[in-house]
Amino acid sequence: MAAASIVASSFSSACSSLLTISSSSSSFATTAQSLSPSALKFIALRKGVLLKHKTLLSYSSDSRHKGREALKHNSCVCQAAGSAEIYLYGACVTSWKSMDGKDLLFVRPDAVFNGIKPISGGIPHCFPQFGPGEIQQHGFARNVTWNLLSTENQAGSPSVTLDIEESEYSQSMWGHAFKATYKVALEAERLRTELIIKNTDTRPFFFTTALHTYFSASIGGVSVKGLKGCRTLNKDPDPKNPIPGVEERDSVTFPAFVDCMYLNSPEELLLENGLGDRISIKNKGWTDAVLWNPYLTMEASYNDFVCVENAKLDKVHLQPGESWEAKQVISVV
Ligand SMILES: O=P(O)(O)OC[C@H]1O[C@@H](O)[C@H](O)[C@@H](O)[C@@H]1O
Repeated sequence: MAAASIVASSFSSACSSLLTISSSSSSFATTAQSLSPSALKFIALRKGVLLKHKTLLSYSSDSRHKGREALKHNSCVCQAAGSAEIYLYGACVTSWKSMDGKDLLFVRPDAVFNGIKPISGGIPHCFPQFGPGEIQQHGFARNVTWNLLSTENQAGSPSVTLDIEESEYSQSMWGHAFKATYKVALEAERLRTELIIKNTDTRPFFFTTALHTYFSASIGGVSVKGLKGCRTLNKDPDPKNPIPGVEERDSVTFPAFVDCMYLNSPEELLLENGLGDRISIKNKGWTDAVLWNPYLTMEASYNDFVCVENAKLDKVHLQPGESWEAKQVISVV
């Protein structure tokens, strides 16, 4: 789409860019904003038409989330029926608000939005490696800038599609040619994501991956249902040597530190976030799950979030030209 390519080229050199998608019964808007130390560029699309493109000459960097508030302050998006924010940096969805304006995702207070480290919150990617291993913890996809490929408005559901390919940086730690394509769609009370990994190399490769979703929560009231009977690998106390087990509880709660992988988890988990919301987390292709709450190791924020992560913990092997694909739909039920 023409407008999307204008967005992409306008922001290719930016250090941190934000897309906001929102839907309402009568209108649709996608905005892309970009922050650099001296200029904030801003584009708004409504029903696919380019509305605004302007450069503001200053921004305030003294907010807690360094740059995030300044970006939001300059967006003009209808939030009547939910909204979502996606940063090109890490293709990280940092906010998903339901109809009543409540943010169901959580960004940690120590998160920074300056491209120096992954955004700690929302839905960061772990690719091409989940957790510790041969390359950096959780891989590199969460700390590279993705390209904006296209925007759409199908039946009132705004969406953006981002992609990354190998780069000098990625090949310095993982020597493979690949393409990752990530679509984020906002529907009424639902956020849908689709991730496709394609082997564009001449040799096979393998990877592990996850969507490391941070949900807003009041941890004392949190429970996750659907995991009973799953084989577990408990990363507590040593993430490099997880202890095997089986989940016996109908409902997993978080009275202390939790860092546990669940193998062959079901296609739907139910999260009660302790704030009065019941959230369904459905997936296709994400065969595993991870629960994480750092408890007192993150004293300032552990009470306010829980990570319920759809993951692919068994190595996915792809021959040249082959693709792997997985979907996640989170909704308030
Ligand atoms: O601090 P990071 O790299 O974002 O990782 C946070 C946590 O992510 C979870 O997915 C892992 O299971 C934990 O072991 C890890 O501590």
